[in-house]
Amino acid sequence: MSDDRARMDRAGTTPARSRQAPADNVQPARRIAYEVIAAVRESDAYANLLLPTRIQRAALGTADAALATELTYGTLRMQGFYDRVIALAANRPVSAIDPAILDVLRLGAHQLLATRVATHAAVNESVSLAKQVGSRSATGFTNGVLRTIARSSVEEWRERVLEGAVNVDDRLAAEYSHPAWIVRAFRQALKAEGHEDELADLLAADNMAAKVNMVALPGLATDADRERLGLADEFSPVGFVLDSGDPYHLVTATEGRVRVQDEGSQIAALALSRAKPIVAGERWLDLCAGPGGKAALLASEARAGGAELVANELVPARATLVRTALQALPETVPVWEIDGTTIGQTHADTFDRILLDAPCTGLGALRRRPEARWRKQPKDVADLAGLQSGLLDAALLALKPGGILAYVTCSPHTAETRAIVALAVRKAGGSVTALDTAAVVQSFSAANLDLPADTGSVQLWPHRHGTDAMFITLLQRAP
Ligand SMILES: C[S@@+](CC[C@H](N)C(=O)[O-])C[C@H]1O[C@@H](n2cnc3c(N)ncnc32)[C@H](O)[C@@H]1O
Repeated sequence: MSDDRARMDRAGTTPARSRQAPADNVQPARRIAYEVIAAVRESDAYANLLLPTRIQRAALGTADAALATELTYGTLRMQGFYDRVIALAANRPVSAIDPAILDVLRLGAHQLLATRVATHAAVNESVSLAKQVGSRSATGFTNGVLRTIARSSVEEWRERVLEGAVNVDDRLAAEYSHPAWIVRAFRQALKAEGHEDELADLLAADNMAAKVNMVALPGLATDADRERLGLADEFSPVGFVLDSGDPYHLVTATEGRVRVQDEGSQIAALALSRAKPIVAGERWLDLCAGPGGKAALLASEARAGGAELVANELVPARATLVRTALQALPETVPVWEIDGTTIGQTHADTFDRILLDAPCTGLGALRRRPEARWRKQPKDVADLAGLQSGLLDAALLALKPGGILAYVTCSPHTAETRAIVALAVRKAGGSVTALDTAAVVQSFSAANLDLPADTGSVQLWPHRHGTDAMFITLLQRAP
């Protein structure tokens, strides 16, 4: 038995006696990455919200900030794969390892298997972290496990991990570090449009950093604003890809006329605003508007065409975010705070266009929310279905005869997309029809989206379009 293995066998399972702050001799980028990863596990923190504040508080320079981001996002995304590696290297299930030490090992495994960080730096700093957050015996255990991992290449570990896979989806789940239920859901969604063979590409795309997309609000952004942005987006006629620089600095400098927004979200909002020419005086509603990204784009489109938008958001704190997002508009856009499922009773036959960007699992935005894949559960899909149906039924009642509704989710799960729409159309009994959403979206897209015809809906994909996996269906109430 090697010394490493002997130390590992003696240690690693004892829970930490105290949880002190990690050692000061750990490089700040690694320390911050560890703290965020631990906060995600311990207190359900959101890495995309917590990390920027930690980076700012520590006043990290650009290079260290980029390293902290890569370490945090990379470790959280690949956690499923690393856990399988750690279990093999430690010769025990990860459930038998002290959770704080497991986080140290995940971060160490990421450095060893996916970055150019030198082995001695990855191991030594991980051991320093372990000394701070674990029991006394944890340092030897951490050292042993990481040295075992470092002895093989990532390809060798992948082979060993995949040997243990029990079926095709489990193999994909292991290799691309997704829960198996999400792999199955993605397979089903791709199959619905004849692209099941793209599953591995989709899973791989989820593990890549998303580009920074910006929208220049039509009718409000100036030529000077646009010149500050990078290249035009491939599909959205109002979108740009930011090559470098701080996007939030640009948002402030342009007083919100330029905003950070995924290209898929831009396409979803434009599908509604550009479904047919705007008639002055039209009334539009964004039923679930928080935090307000699509509301800002819709409001500027409405304004340009002489229509009026009302935004609605149930959660007061998110309604405040909607008001902030709408500050770029010269006129005040009303923001209501009502339960959207009641809109059919309170405002029947009222709106010419409604955006229902429904609360959903967000499985289409896994690139941006690194820990979300581990936090979401199959039960969340079932829990949300009732709300999604209730909101859609109510919104259809709030449409004027002839009015158009866009049902949108940032999830491709068919139980949140096609199934919800099909049920609502069936219940509406001929008074609601699906429009050719693909034709509408293609009509304003700057490039060919290569969408399957005749499905009545549009599913965008990270691996095909470089967008979040947004689902969009346009429905029209009979005149
Ligand atoms: C997917 S998000 C909308 C994103 C938004 N359209 C944007 O682009 O920024 C769904 C929103 O619906 C809100 N919501 C949930 N239940 C609701 C309800 N019953 N009525 C109105 N809004 C609701 C959530 O608080 C959440 O802010």
